[in-house]
Amino acid sequence: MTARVLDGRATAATIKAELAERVAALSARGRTPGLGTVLVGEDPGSRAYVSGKHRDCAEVGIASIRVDLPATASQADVEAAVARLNADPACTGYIVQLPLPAAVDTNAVLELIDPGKDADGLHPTNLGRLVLRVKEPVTSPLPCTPRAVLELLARHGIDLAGKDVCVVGRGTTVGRSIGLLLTRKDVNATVTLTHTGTADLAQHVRAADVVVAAAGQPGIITADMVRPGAVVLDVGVSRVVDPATGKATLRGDVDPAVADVAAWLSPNPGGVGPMTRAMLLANVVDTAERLAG
Ligand SMILES: Nc1nc(=O)c2c([nH]1)NC[C@@H]1CN(c3ccc(C(=O)N[C@@H](CCC(=O)O)C(=O)O)cc3)C=[N+]21
Repeated sequence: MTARVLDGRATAATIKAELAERVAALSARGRTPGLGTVLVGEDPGSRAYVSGKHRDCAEVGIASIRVDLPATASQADVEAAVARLNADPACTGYIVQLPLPAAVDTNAVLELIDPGKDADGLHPTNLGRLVLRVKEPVTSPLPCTPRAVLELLARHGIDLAGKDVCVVGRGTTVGRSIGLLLTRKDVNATVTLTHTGTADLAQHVRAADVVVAAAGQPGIITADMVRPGAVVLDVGVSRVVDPATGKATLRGDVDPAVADVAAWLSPNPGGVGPMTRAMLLANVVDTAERLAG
């Protein structure tokens, strides 16, 4: 068997075209959305992601505001950047690129983001509303990568109702929150959350109809662990530097041989990554529309 491709690039392009129309309508009313980014330090992966987000904005007509701080930035410097974006009327939503340098208290920074401008859906208020299933008076932005996974499956006609989903990894941006989305009544999946303390990872993965690999461990999901016909989403991404050439390549959590076993596989790159960026734009446009009334 060779798995069908969950094509994140093509799907993200479709979504961006839809968003461009909504942005044009907002701009015609003088309400152009603006996405801000705060990037601290020189990590090449983070720089590449942030640059990609600004390219996406230009493509769909969203204004963008880029704040780059040196790796030596203090807690106060990062907090000041957040305060400026909170106060800037041109910025309707923004993100603080993670991870922050170890010297910066990440949770303290996330708490200071105006929950109404939290394009990542990572503010405690918004994560709390996700737990509480608050829909009124505001629907909180959903975390981008979990939303990306659901949207990628939905747009390929894959229904999750009654399915067993194994999530691998308990990180902030994916593993910890995706189960809240997957177990909503309108999705109705059953979720197992596995992590580095799981006794027998292979056993849980093998039992799953759908595997969401978000561990950040290159190749951790191998073909022998996957049930034939399963749907596999390769979410984790690592930069692996070849010691011989010094060249960096992106490696996903899923071993390429899984394509011989799975029914559907999201490639990495080209799968959930571009969808995450599209969902960030969607969060910004949703918020701008709500503000515009
Ligand atoms: N506050 C915050 N929000 C995030 O959403 C966030 C974050 N911090 N920190 C890091 C992770 C990682 N992440 C990716 C986004 C897009 C691609 C992406 O578009 N990747 C392309 C390849 C890009 C390339 O070639 O460099 C692809 O998969 O095809 C990947 C990874 C968002 N994250």
